[in-house]
Amino acid sequence: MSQDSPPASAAADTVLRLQNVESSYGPIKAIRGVSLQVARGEVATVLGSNGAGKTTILKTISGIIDPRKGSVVFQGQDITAHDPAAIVRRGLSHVPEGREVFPLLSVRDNLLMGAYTRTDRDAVARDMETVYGYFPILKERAAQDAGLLSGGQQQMLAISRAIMAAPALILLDEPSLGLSPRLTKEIFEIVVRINRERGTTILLVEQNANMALNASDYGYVLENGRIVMEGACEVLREKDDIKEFYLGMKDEGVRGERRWKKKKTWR
Ligand SMILES: Nc1ncnc2c1ncn2[C@@H]1O[C@H](COP(=O)(O)OP(=O)(O)OP(=O)(O)O)[C@@H](O)[C@H]1O
Repeated sequence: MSQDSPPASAAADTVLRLQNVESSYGPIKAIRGVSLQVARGEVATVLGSNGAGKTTILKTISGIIDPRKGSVVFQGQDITAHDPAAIVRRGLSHVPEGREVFPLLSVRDNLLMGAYTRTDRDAVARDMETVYGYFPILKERAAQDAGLLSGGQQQMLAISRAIMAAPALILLDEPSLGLSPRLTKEIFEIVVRINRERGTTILLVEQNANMALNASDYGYVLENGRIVMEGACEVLREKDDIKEFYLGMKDEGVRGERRWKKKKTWR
């Protein structure tokens, strides 16, 4: 390789790149100049409180919302404002907030719906067994209507349906929403297994910073529609502002004196 050759293509290892993306609901700017990237094979997370713009980022990536500015590049192709169905066919699965399953279809048929773009029937059957391995309760209840599942089981089904598409990237919107701490832990453990065992790249957005930072490799902090901090999750976990404002850890000092800064500085 000559001195002038590009580095072993950084672009080839980037599954998703958002550049300066701005999306609005009428006059309300929900995200403002968001730039982020997700490397192939990693779990990345966007942390942020209620209304920070996390869901809007995912909807903009999957084509549900057209951005006012900026670009979304997936596997080297510009998919900005493309049709959501076309984006799914390119290999991107979105598990929306609120675990939307088809309530009147059986659990098994919900899973098959996830695989509707695939023609490799043997691999689909193998993936079905794999998701039943991750979530045995779905196998037990395979013939039942999905609407009869509990909230946690519907979340399992929504994630499993995404896996059935054999995507290059899964977008996960607040998998912990409305779930008990035990179920949240179980679901995050499976998310990590899916990433490690299948090599699936995952971008998850979460208010539960503790779970998200433990499950992810790289994180972004979103406030009022802007990225205010980013870094490897092991580094973010040690930042004072993250500890205080997202992990709920306050160092009270020996005489109850607060040592953490009261104002967020994002350094
Ligand atoms: N359909 C909509 N119409 C108008 N404003 C909206 C709409 N959806 C979201 N917003 C606003 O856009 C901003 C970002 O919302 P978004 O749902 O992306 O945040 P979030 O970080 O995902 O929050 P949450 O954790 O509550 O889901 C908020 O101010 C919200 O009120």
